[in-house]
Amino acid sequence: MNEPARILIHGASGRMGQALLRLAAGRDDLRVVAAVSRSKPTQRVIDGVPQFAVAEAHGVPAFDVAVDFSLPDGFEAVLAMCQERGAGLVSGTTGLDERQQRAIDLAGERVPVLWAANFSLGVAVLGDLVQRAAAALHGWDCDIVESHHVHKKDAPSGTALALGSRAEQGGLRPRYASLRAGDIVGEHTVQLTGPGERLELVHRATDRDVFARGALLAAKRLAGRPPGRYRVADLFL
Ligand SMILES: NC(=O)C1=CN([C@@H]2O[C@H](COP(=O)(O)OP(=O)(O)OC[C@H]3O[C@@H](n4cnc5c(N)ncnc54)[C@H](OP(=O)(O)O)[C@@H]3O)[C@@H](O)[C@H]2O)C=CC1
Ligand SMILES: O=C(O)C1=N[C@H](C(=O)O)C[C@H](O)C1
Repeated sequence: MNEPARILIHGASGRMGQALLRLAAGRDDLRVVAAVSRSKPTQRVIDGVPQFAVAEAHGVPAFDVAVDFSLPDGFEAVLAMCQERGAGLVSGTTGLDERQQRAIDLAGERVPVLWAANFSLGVAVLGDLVQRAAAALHGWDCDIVESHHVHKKDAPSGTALALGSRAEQGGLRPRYASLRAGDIVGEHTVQLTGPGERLELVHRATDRDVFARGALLAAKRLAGRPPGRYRVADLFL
């Protein structure tokens, strides 16, 4: 697609939403046409971007891809809107339940959808390393420790669960521990413990822009694709 992809940001007033709006403003290949939050906006237009409350979202202009970083109770509405509008969805909202994950599978029959628990390149690579290590370390203990800022609502984090699923694919059963402290952006340690030795695989995000940049790149690459449920690896690696 040579024209800038038209983007809707869902969860625009949040930590991730604000990072997405700031970074999208610096890109020529994307144009943010709407910013949607749960609460009624105090200003109708900010930096040229029209603002909407969820209740007013039927009035948003045409868009190619919605980028959603909100909360699970807002997820179904944005998924439905994308299907009604024939638009794609990039979502990083964590804490979704199995029914919501199945809804993503169904939506993928109609529109292009990418949901990922983590949009950093390092975590995409870490997933492969965890699966490989788990497959080689038969019978070892596998513990996943994640640390995040005090405002985070879900635990274990989506990334911890995704890394755990990779460990299970490698043959180990993971246990989880969660810490909430200060303003930690996001840290994940996969600890593999055997008799007399221990292997630790660690990822630390120090700036949430890394997630926002990944999600915007995914939105650009998803725009104009055929329906389907895409993974980060399909678009990044
Ligand atoms: N996949 C990844 O790489 C990453 C995922 N995340 C995930 O992204 C999500 C957002 O994180 P963060 O920005 O820190 O959270 P915030 O709490 O800062 O922001 C949440 C945003 O969602 C909006 N919102 C809340 N409920 C609803 C609803 N029912 N309908 C529509 N909008 C709603 C809020 O609007 P209002 O302010 O009006 O309430 C706000 O704009 C979380 O699930 C987090 O785990 C975070 C970082 C990276
Ligand atoms: O809420 C966050 O902040 C983050 N959430 C994601 C998760 O649940 O894994 C990704 C990242 O760690 C930051």
